[in-house]
Amino acid sequence: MIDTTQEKLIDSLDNAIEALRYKSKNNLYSYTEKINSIDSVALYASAEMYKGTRMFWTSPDNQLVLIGFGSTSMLHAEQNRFNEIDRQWNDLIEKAIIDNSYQLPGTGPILMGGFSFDETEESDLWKNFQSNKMVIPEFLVTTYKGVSYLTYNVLINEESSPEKIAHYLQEQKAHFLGSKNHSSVSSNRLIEAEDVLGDKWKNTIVKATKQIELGSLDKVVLARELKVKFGEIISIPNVLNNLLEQQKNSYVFAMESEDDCFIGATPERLVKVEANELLSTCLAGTAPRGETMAEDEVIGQKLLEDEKNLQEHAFVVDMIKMAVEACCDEIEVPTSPVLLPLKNLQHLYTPVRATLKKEYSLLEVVKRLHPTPAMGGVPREKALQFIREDEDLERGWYSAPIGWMDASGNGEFAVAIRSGLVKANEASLFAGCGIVKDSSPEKEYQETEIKFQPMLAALGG
Ligand SMILES: C=C(O[C@H]1C=CC=C(C(=O)O)[C@@H]1O)C(=O)O
Ligand SMILES: [Mg+2]
Repeated sequence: MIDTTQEKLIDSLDNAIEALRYKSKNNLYSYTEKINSIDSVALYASAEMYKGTRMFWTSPDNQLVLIGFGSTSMLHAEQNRFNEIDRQWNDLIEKAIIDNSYQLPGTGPILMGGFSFDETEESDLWKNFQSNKMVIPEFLVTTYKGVSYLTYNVLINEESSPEKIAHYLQEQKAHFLGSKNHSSVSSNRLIEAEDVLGDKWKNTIVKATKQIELGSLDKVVLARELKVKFGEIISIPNVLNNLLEQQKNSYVFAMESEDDCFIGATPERLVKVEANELLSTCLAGTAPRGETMAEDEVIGQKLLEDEKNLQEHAFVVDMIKMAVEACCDEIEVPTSPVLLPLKNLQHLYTPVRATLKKEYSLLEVVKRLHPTPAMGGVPREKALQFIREDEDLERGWYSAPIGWMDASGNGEFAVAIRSGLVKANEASLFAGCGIVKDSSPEKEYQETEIKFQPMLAALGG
């Protein structure tokens, strides 16, 4: 029997296919409907048959949850990646037929995905996460301010059959919305943790501080890897549940590609655009949390006054301010940082607000901002060169932009730190530190130890 939602979908498809007579082949068709509220991680688990394409995203305020799966189109650029993806997306959207009566952020056709830290890096570890991968999910479940919506994205042409497409989409929907498959096995058993080249990393810090002293570099962010192995295949829904529970004030994300999953909980926004409002974040400078409230306050106060951390932070503020000034009006940047407390550590934090000029897109801003000195360094090219030559690490998508954008130019990218690449029962975790003149190798090492904690705890290690 054909129910009313299916009838509506068939009608909408009928109109879309009719409109194609005058358009080119294989156009994107997108249809959005309201659905009952869902448990986002349970839905992610239910979409098991789409393993390898699933994507998960929540903003720190939990106002927006995006779960995408299936891949209707994958945009990829060989070079000039941010502008090229923008161009391909605009082309696609210009011809697309969009039936979305809600017009809320994160509904309708969207692109989800990310970029690698360094476009020129070649990596075997990251073979499934190349320089750029932005996907239009076939199914997108958006929960915006507690209300859920389902968007179907399909390619259609003049010969498409509305009945067949509608039938297929609704069948899939019944599958993933109806399924009770919510995996909640007990936590994973950590059986091995290998600090990859830890001592060498400390020597690299000495080398960096020497270069800084000589004046050829001001700041460079250096990262290291911790390889962990578990007794069983790591359950991504379990890790998501743990991250959501344990890491408040963070973007929780997961991107699957083939057999691998890049997952994490990052506190760092790169840029958000909604209408013409732009928000960015300067986050750099770190201290642990205290055991008691009193101790926590003392540590926080010390961080706010610590010369070395303030310097680390100031490089980021100066650069982001300059990048934003080039494409925005009405820029607001407070003159001194405040504390951003997280479960395992606290950061120096300066929010940035501005009005984005009409001629600039979200990805154009991403291009200008990435990598900020919270991930790369100052001067940018010199720092990148140091990282390429001395870091001994395949960064892949770690410390790079990850996020989403919609057809109206809205969207958000975070910086993918506090993250790990999961492969079956193993994971590579990454953590880095801003190295400045007064950095001590031992202290920076301790800082990375704390930065590994969120992912270790979420994995069950
Ligand atoms: C590069 C990382 O953190 C950056 C973000 C905030 C604070 C940082 C710091 O204090 O060193 C780092 O610049 C990481 O967590 O892997
Ligand atoms: Mg630091």
